[in-house]
Amino acid sequence: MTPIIAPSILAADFANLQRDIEMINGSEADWFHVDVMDGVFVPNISFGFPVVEAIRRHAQKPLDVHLMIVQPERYVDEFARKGATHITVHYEACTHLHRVLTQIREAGCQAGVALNMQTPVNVLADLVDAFDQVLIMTINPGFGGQQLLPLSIPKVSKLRQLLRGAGSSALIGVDGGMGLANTPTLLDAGADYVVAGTSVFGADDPQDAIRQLKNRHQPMVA
Ligand SMILES: O=C(CO)[C@H](O)[C@H](O)COP(=O)(O)O
Repeated sequence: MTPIIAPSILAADFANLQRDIEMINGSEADWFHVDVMDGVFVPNISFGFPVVEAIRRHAQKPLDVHLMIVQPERYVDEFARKGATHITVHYEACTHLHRVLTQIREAGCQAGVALNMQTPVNVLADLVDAFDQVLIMTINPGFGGQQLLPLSIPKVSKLRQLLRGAGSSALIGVDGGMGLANTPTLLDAGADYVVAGTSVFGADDPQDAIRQLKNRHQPMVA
């Protein structure tokens, strides 16, 4: 299967943001991935509504907003109004996850849930009808440019089994340290979409990096 590629805007050059957005518009990327960090849930602060709104004005593809913030229910509706098409919240940040996922859908967006490294996939077993995508963090979130943690790979396979067993068509994403070398492994494990920051924006030719990620996968022979 050809993966969905979602370049992470966190790694863009913010002095030339419009140029980088146009680069993604003209590439084989499928979504824009936007990381919102509050300095509490993760040890970093990225950006908020004005930047998301500015990206939306120029982006010609779906806007996948990843909220690495506490109490995301306070901000979901406003991110939807700013133009998010997909909103992902962290399992670890939600006291009432089902309620927040319902809120995201009621705001007209695809509902996503992200799992940090320490969170087993089976916490989602009773909620499979409530989300459209699951983002497996393949690093400890907060910063781009980290190395993928190999312990995250079997989590993707386990989640694929769980979703298949439940008859769910929710997408599985992977985020952190993703590049040409490890993308086939994660796709074989069951990932549908790949969030990539450094390997795209740090490349000499970002559009070519996206094209290679998109077309890298050789399906395993059964
Ligand atoms: O969620 C994130 C950080 O918490 C970023 O999306 C992720 O790190 C992507 O950047 P890179 O590809 O450079 O690892």
